[in-house]
Amino acid sequence: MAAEGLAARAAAVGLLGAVLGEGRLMAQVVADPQGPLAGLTPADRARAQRLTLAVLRHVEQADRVLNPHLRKSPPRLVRDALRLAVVEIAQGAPAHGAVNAAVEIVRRGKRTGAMAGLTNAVLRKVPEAPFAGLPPQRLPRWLRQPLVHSYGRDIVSAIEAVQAQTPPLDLTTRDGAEAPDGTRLPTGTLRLEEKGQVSALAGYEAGGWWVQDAAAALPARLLQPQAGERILDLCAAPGGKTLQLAAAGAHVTALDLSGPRMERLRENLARCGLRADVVVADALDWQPDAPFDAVLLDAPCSATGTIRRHPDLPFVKDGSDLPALVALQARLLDRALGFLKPGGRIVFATCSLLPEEGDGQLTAALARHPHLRVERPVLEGIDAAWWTPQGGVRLRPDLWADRGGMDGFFMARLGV
Ligand SMILES: C[S@@+](CC[C@H](N)C(=O)[O-])C[C@H]1O[C@@H](n2cnc3c(N)ncnc32)[C@H](O)[C@@H]1O
Repeated sequence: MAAEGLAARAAAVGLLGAVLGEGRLMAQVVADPQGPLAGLTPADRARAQRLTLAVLRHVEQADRVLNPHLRKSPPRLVRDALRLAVVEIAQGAPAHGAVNAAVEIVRRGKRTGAMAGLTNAVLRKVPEAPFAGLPPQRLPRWLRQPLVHSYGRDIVSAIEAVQAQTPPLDLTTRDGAEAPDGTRLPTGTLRLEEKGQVSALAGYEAGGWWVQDAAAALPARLLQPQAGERILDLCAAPGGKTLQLAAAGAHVTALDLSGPRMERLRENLARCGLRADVVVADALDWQPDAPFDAVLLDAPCSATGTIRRHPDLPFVKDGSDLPALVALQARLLDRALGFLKPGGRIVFATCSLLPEEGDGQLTAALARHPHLRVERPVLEGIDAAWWTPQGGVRLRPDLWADRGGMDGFFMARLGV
């Protein structure tokens, strides 16, 4: 077996240990200079991450295949090496390569060397299509229950089915920009099935497009930014929505609490040849010099709408931070209203599937501020069924499932 393949697979097992064993978010582990990806080539880093994401989308099925062949639960590294091999086999990889790699990883592991034989024996029993007939991986209980309550069992199952798939790559493009070949979705997003390295795609250097999920592109469209308007992007980093507002010709102030994430926003602006006033500050303390025509508040949230891109989340989060997030969202919204000119507008958005971070926030805001009007502009490509009775837009991963789905999002536009 090629040493390269082994390095990426061993790193994937390391990433799985950090996420599933230590409860760390994958983005943190990937960025850790001492982490499992240290010293790998860029290609191996990418491969290790792809493999890890694939396993995280199928942990439940892999365990259902493996458990009948295990008399007692093996050490974590052995379990994760077995899971990786099963998922690779399910995805059509040659079984001998996947099995040999798992055996080698276990042989080299601290205190697991003696289990190499067991690893080989178990994996030899795995059928060619190991997941045939198994349902998609379920969301954890703390999340599944409220979603079933909000959307019903069938929709939650459909969400889980989309989350089991590798999502497509979505790009927001500027008019007339050089861009790779893809399918144009009704909302304007360019969708690519074959990805490869983003920086190698046509037009990357020219900066006429940026990576942004189809759903994530809609809050800025709902705001309908106009050239010359003063617009505040209140939780801006890493800047996908700032780029949209700036590309529309608005004078954008992009604010975020996180210095490192704002560095990425600056890099994104530079690559795309766009500009914005960049402010690193806490929105709850900051005071602008003058009011704005419009505010985009893409608030910090549970991110439960992004599980198809971040399948580590259900293994790391338990919903305990939800009350604090809901309270912060309301405080940010109230603060943002005070930054608007009379007659101004705000879009409140969260990449969450949970009602308390969506329609619930809208209901509460309307109760706190009876003068607010919910605005419902006509937007091309937005399905009438996506509007909630209150006038928000509810997006779920199972929408456009036959085209690869979309992230879950809630957004509402309010006028003062
Ligand atoms: C959902 S993300 C924003 C994504 C961004 N709008 C985009 O499209 O790329 C939420 C952001 O809120 C920021 N944030 C959290 N609390 C904040 C606060 N009190 N003031 C300012 N920004 C805050 C986080 O640093 C994070 O970058």
